[in-house]
Amino acid sequence: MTTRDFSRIFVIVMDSVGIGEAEDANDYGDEGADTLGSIARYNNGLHIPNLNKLGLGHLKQAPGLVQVEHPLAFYGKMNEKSRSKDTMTGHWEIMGLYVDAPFRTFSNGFPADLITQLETATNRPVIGNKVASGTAIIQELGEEQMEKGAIIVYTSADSVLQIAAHEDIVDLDELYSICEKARELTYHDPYMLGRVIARPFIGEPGTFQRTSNRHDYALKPFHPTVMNTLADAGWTSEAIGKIDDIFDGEGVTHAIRTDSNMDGMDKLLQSVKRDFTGLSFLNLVDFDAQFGHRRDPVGYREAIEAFDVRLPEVLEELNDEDLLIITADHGNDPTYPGTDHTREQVPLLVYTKANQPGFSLGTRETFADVGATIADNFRVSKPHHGTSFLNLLEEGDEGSQ
Ligand SMILES: O=P(O)(O)O[C@H]1O[C@H](CO)[C@@H](O)[C@H]1O
Ligand SMILES: [Mn+2]
Ligand SMILES: [Mn+2]
Repeated sequence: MTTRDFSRIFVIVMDSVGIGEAEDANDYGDEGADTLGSIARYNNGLHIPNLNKLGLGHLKQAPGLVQVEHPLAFYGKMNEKSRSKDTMTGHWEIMGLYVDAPFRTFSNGFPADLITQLETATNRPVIGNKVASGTAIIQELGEEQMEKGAIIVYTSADSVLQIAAHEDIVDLDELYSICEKARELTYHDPYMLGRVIARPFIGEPGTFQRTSNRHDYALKPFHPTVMNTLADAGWTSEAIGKIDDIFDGEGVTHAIRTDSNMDGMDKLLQSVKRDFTGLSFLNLVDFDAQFGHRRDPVGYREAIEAFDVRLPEVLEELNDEDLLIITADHGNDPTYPGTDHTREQVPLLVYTKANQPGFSLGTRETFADVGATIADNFRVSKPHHGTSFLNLLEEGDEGSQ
C-alpha cells in the first residue's frame, strides 16, 4: 500500500438503468432504447429528488428529471466499448477489462449433444431447451418438471444456460451440483457460455414462484481486473450483491450477499459505517431482473424511487475522504420490444463532499474510466483500458464545462 486520495470508493451499479441509446445501438437492433427516459415518460414523471440533487437531470430531459443549478455530484454518460450488452461484460468493463467477442448465445436452444451430456451427468431428463422468460417457463413447464423429476433448461438473448427446478423435487444442493456440472460442460469452447444460473422455484401449478436461492456460475474474467490489483495491493475490494458471482470471486476480499435492492442498500449502509480503505462495489439487480426483463415500467419507476429514498442515508454517512460512484451496466428499457437488455449509454454520478458542486465529466468512451479512476486513486497499476477522471474531481469550478 502506498498513498491515495480518497480512502474509500463506493460504486453502485443500478443494474440496467441505461440513459438512452448508445452510439452503436443500431448494431444491436436497439435504436431509440432509453430505459430511464422511457420510464419517466410512461409514468408521466419520476419522483427522484435526491438523484436530481446529484445532477441526474443534467443527463436527460424527461418528466420528473430536474436540472438543478448546483448539482452535488459530477455527472456524465458512458458508452460501452465491449461488443456485448450483458451484465458480466458491463461490470468487467467498469473494472477495466474489454470483452472483444461476445459470449456465445443459443437462440434456437442448445445442441442435442450438450443436452445429452447434461442428462447423463445429472441423471435427470431435460425439458424446455429454448429461449424463454424465466417466470413464464416455470408456469408452462413446472408441472411437467415435477411429474418427470426433470430439469427445465432455458436460455435468453444473453449467453446463459438457466436451470429451473422445484425445490421439493430437486433440492438446492442437487440443483447447485447440477449447475456445477453444466458449468464444467460449457466453460470452454465450443460453448464458452457467460453464465449458468440455478433458478429454483416453489409453489403449486398456476402459482409457481421463483425463490431468492438463485445462484450464478460465471466465467472468470479473462484477465485481472482493477478488483484484482486492489486486492493484491492489500486494499479492501468488497463485493455486495451479485458482484462476487459476476467476477467469480476474482479480486474479491469480502463477499456480502443480498436478497433485494433494499437489502443491498442496507448492506451498503453497514459497509459505509465500517472502517476500511479500498473499494466497496454493489450491484442492485432488481431493476433488471424484476422490472426490465419483465417489461414492467410501473414497477421499474417504483424501484428507482425507492432507491432514491435511500440515498440520503448513505450520503449523510460519507465523509470528505469518500467517493461515491453511481452508474449502470447496460440498459433494459421496459417499454422496448422483446424482454432483453438494450444497448445504451449509462449514467455516471460521482459524489464527494470534498468538492461541490460538481460539473460535467462529458460523455466517456468506455465504462473502464471508472476502473481507471479507482486504480489512479489507490496508486495501483492502471487497467489497459480507460482514462482516469480523478484529476477533474480535484479541479474545482474552473474545470467546469
Ligand atoms: O427471464 P429470466 O429467467 O429472469 O432471465 C433473465 O435473467 C438472465 C440473467 O440476468 C438473463 O439472461 C435474462 O434472460
Ligand atoms: Mn445487468
Ligand atoms: Mn439481465
